[in-house]
Amino acid sequence: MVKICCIGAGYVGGPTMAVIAFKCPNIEVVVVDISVPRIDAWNSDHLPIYEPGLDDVVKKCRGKNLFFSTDVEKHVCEADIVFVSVNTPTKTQGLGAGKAADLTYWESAARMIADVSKSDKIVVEKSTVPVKTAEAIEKILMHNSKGINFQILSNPEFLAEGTAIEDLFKPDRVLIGGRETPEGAKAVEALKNVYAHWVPVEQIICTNLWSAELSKLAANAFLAQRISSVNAMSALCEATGADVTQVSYAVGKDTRIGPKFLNASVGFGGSCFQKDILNLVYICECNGLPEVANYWKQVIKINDYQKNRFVNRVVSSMFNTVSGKKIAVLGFAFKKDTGDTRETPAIDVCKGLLGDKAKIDIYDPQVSKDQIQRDLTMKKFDWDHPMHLQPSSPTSMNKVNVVLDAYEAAKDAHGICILTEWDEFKALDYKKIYGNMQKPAFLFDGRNVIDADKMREIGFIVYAIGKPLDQWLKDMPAVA
Ligand SMILES: NC(=O)C1=CN([C@@H]2O[C@H](COP(=O)(O)OP(=O)(O)OC[C@H]3O[C@@H](n4cnc5c(N)ncnc54)[C@H](O)[C@@H]3O)[C@@H](O)[C@H]2O)C=CC1
Ligand SMILES: O=C(O)[C@H]1O[C@H](OP(=O)(O)OP(=O)(O)OC[C@H]2O[C@@H](n3ccc(=O)[nH]c3=O)[C@H](O)[C@@H]2O)[C@H](O)[C@@H](O)[C@@H]1O
Repeated sequence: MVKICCIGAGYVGGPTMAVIAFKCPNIEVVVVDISVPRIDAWNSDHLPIYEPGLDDVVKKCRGKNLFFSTDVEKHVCEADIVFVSVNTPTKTQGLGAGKAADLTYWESAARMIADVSKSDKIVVEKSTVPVKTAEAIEKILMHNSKGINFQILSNPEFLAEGTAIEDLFKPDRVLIGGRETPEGAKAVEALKNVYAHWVPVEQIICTNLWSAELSKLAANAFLAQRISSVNAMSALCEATGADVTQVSYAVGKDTRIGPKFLNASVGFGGSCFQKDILNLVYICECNGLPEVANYWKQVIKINDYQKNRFVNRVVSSMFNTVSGKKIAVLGFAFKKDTGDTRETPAIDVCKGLLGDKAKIDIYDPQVSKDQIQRDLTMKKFDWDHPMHLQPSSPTSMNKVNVVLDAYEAAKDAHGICILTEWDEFKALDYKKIYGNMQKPAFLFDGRNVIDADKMREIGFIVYAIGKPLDQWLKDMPAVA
């Protein structure tokens, strides 16, 4: 029986390995992590991450050919294929701070693999890493190998949170990069055979190592660039009376452009887009390509602009101050169907509103109060000025309430900000909500989930991203 071990039981390691175990009953899969609470949760009825369909897949294989363990060394030692799916955040200190990927976790995993291995292994980069990381990993493994043969493969993951299981079951493609040597080709074939259990072989792309590593950064940069492009257009739509939904639709109908990933929003979030683009920017700078670096930097700058623009719109619409006013924040996760809040635009929007002394009541169906408090008190790293940390003042947390439903959040509020596109926000009784709010009652839709005209009929003053402005908003222009 082939044995797979995955180091890192996070958003990628957990679901990816669960699907491999589910689709390959002849393979034993062990997911290991240094975090005891995380592994305990994977072994419990309350998995550490919320992902539609995940519970089902885990329940079907856990204890059969899928295991979660903290005994990292034992399972690495026994494995034929070791996936490394540890976190690769942006460095916050030292060389490249604010841009470069922090490979500390990766390096320590590689050193541990070299230390404990007693047989040949294929080591798979699952984490998103800078191009050429495999070369560094190879050096670590080879210098400590005691005669053991390691083959490094790059097999980046393209799943999106909230649809992870769907994406893993039916990936657009699987990408495997390896050394162009007979041993490298053999390792690529071995990994290809794993995926071939359920992915059509023509969708398994095999490349050299550097192309695979760079393709992952490029894919995320292209995706984020589409969002920044449509968000940039949303500002122009508001200035001109065009409707961004109509523009996206018309543009996306061109088959060369396509309709996906053109939804204007309050800004993109998530643990990867910003980090991976910053990483790309750093790599470009290190390779003497400042023009290319600046090009990609703009994607993040527009994202920051969009979040600021939203806050400014809220404040300016409400007579240029939200001081002492209650604002209901509906949605805190970075997108629907996940409880993940990493880099969620809600953090910046809430901090912006608190900066103007608002009182905010937050409701999200999947994010806990503790998590929201951690996020809002965490110092924010300013990637553009790496020496600056922007703390949230301790007093402003007194002005934050985390509540259990949208109605409670909106009661007596002056305004509502929709920051995550949860389906339930489309189905709320807005008449009832309006009845319980201060007047004039404002509705700021950062995700374009509500029917603005219907809301106006109820009596709300409505702002929706990239939509024609009503007279009120035209009279109170926001300064971005
Ligand atoms: N979150 C996502 O949707 C996607 C993430 N990625 C990439 O996958 C990688 C992992 O991301 P996530 O799963 O979101 O991170 P995560 O933070 O959820 O999980 C990483 C796990 O690795 C563990 N870990 C760190 N060092 C370890 C070590 N030496 N030994 C054992 N365990 C160790 C941590 O305790 C943590 O549980 C990142 O490089 C990310 O860029 C790629 C595609 C999608
Ligand atoms: O490397 C990663 O981590 C992953 O990053 C993204 O996945 P994810 O961040 O989970 O979620 P997305 O669906 O891409 O959404 C990211 C952000 O963009 C926003 N978004 C997305 C699409 C859109 O049209 N408009 C928009 O504002 C979302 O609301 C969210 O805040 C990519 O979609 C995955 O392919 C990739 O594997």
